[in-house]
Amino acid sequence: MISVVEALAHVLALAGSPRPETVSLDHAAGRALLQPATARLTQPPFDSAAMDGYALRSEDLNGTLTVIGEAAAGHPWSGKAAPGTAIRIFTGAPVPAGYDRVIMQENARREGDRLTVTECGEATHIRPRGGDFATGDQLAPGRRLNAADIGLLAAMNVPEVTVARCPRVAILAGGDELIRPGQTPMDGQIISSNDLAIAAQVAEAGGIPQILPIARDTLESLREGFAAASDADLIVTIGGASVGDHDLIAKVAAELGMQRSFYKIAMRPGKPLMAGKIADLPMLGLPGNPVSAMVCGILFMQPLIRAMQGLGDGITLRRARLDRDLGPEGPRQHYLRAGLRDGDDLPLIRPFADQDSARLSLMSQADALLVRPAADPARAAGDIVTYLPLPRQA
Ligand SMILES: Nc1nc2c(c(=O)[nH]1)N[C@H]1C(S)=C(S)[C@@H](COP(=O)(O)OP(=O)(O)OC[C@H]3O[C@@H](n4cnc5c(N)ncnc54)[C@H](O)[C@@H]3O)O[C@H]1N2
Ligand code: MOO
Repeated sequence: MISVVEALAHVLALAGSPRPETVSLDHAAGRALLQPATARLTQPPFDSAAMDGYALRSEDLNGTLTVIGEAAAGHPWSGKAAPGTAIRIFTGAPVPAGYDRVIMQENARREGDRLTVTECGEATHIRPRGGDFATGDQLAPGRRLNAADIGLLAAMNVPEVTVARCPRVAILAGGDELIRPGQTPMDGQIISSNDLAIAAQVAEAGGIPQILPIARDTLESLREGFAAASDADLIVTIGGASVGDHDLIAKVAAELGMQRSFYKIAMRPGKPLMAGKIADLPMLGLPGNPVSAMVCGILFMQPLIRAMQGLGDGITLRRARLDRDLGPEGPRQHYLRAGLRDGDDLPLIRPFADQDSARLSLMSQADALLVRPAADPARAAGDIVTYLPLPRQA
């Protein structure tokens, strides 16, 4: 069995080059920027007032000044600065040439055209031209555009961007026991939850999920499932990955000419993971146990979907202190579902007592996956460990 690190390298190698597409900014949130976006102007385009008040010359601060004009956003004052004068100015207006500070109106007294400064601090209340960005500045690719990025691009006068096309991910759950949510289970049946959970992970990573009809435990049904995925960019199967008589995924994939990258990894949960390519179509075979499928989704499928968009793997390990003692670890790298709470220097992490890979309720409660290397010795409360944060809505 190969290690998690080796397996991830194999999985990422399945990603082809991201495919570009141009979208307008109002459709670009969450998309992966593929080409640098270049500012087409300088911001602010002029020295700009940061407060409502009066523009004046610092050397005139102590005298009585004459207000000789007005500047507002969109309405510059284009006269000439003269000693002893001030300009009524509003936030966002260009500061007229020759004036080097803006006094807030709360800090000045005005009577008719006469103005006296009552209080003056260090700040000039002027935003210098180009203080935010300059023509030619670039937003680098390799990131998913967030709300601030969209605002920045708009301010840069970039109306559209080149992003990666969203990978289409076909999801094939299989098992004779599975029915859809909302149906009434007969004897021995359960609801298919994995395909929906994995579809949610696909969307989270920027892909477009396509849930295929549930395959039955027959070669014919699985072949039909694979055929239905022919126009996808990635096929993810769930279940049927292990060694039981009804675990047919490897068999069908081989029959279809799968070039296997690996099958089985030294990881818990998720040992029976398989990956490879069928012709040009990358394939991931996730194990059927619901938590195993989700953990493999986080560690392998989401990084692959990100790589298909030119993004990094998105896996950021963090440090925490153990909130309880732990016995020695077994021969596989272990991802334990755990809760997090605030600690003095680092967060405190408490792995749940029950790590059954079928318990979705615990996966849903978990804040983090505590990562324990294979053969990690016993650990005591207070030891520093690493973890992978899980996405939470709250
Ligand atoms: N003799 C061995 N048995 C098992 C081994 C092993 O090494 N030797 N590995 C175990 C491990 S680890 C895992 S993980 C499971 C994975 O097996 P499969 O990928 O073949 O999964 P299935 O047998 O199809 O299903 C396992 C379990 O999950 C439920 N399931 C499957 N699909 C769904 C779905 N879409 N929604 C909800 N639940 C699903 C299924 O009913 C089973 O209960 O194998 C162990 N066995
Ligand atoms: O690895 Mo299985 O995925 O332990 O439940």
